[in-house]
Amino acid sequence: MIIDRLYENVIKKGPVCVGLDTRLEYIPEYILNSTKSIEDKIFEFNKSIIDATIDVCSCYKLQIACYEALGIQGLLAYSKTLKYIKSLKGISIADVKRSDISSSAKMYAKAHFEGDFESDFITLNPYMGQDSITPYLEYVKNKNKGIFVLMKTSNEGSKDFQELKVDDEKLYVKVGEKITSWSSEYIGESGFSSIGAVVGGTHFDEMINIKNRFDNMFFLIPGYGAQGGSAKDISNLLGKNISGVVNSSRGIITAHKGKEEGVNFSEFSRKEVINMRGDILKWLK
Ligand SMILES: O=c1ccn([C@@H]2O[C@H](COP(=O)(O)O)[C@@H](O)[C@H]2O)c(=O)[nH]1
Repeated sequence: MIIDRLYENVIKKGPVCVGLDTRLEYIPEYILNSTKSIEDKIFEFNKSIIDATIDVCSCYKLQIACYEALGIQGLLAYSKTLKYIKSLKGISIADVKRSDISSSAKMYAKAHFEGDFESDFITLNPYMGQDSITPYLEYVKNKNKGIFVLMKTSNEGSKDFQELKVDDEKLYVKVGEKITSWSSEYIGESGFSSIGAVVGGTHFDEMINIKNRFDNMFFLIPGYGAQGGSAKDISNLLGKNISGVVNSSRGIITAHKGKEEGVNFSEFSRKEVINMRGDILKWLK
């Protein structure tokens, strides 16, 4: 199962998930000022970061908004990057946060689990309920794919709805219970399911609460670095079983900014990943 491959990477290479939230302003001058197309500039930037980090991270998360914002060329670079990660036997998470009625969800599933935009995992918004999730489960069951469902997001406004009380429980706990019920059929040898949850690394109390309630759940944890999430706090959610991957995007892919803008720029990303991994692992001992 895909979750077993991901967990194997976590154990062998560490829990860092490199966020490829690529924007033109992050790309070094020597690439940006070349005569290449936008597609090739973005891909060259991503490829350099992937080559420099593949042996020290567990997976890559691509924020689709960054590529959509650049139009067709951005999406071509998105596709090329996903295919490149696959060619290296790396693991990709497409952060697409989809949610729709089941007939449209079926098309989203096909779009992101097959063809030009095929990825290993995608993120889903559970707000529309069970039938909006079901179409993706066929791919989890038959095509070795995985999903991360938004449970408690990293942003300040996540409290507006996710912390509302329902039957004396916060809504995100109810979502967690649903995720647990969906995930039970897809548990791999690692003991984790290919259906996991997105939990922001920015809310200390909620991370403790979630770990206490859902110890066997596997988490995609954004919020480290640029959003202020600390390794110490996040270690409570990972726990002794290291049940998750920790994403950092801007913190890793802009590590070269203000420093060396030359061909070795991605070495700064590599250093950042290694430092981040050490920072996290020291709290798990
Ligand atoms: O709760 C969430 C869910 C997703 N994200 C995404 O993760 C990255 C974070 O980027 P940084 O630069 O490390 O802040 C980005 O793609 C978000 O859309 C999140 O931050 N929080």
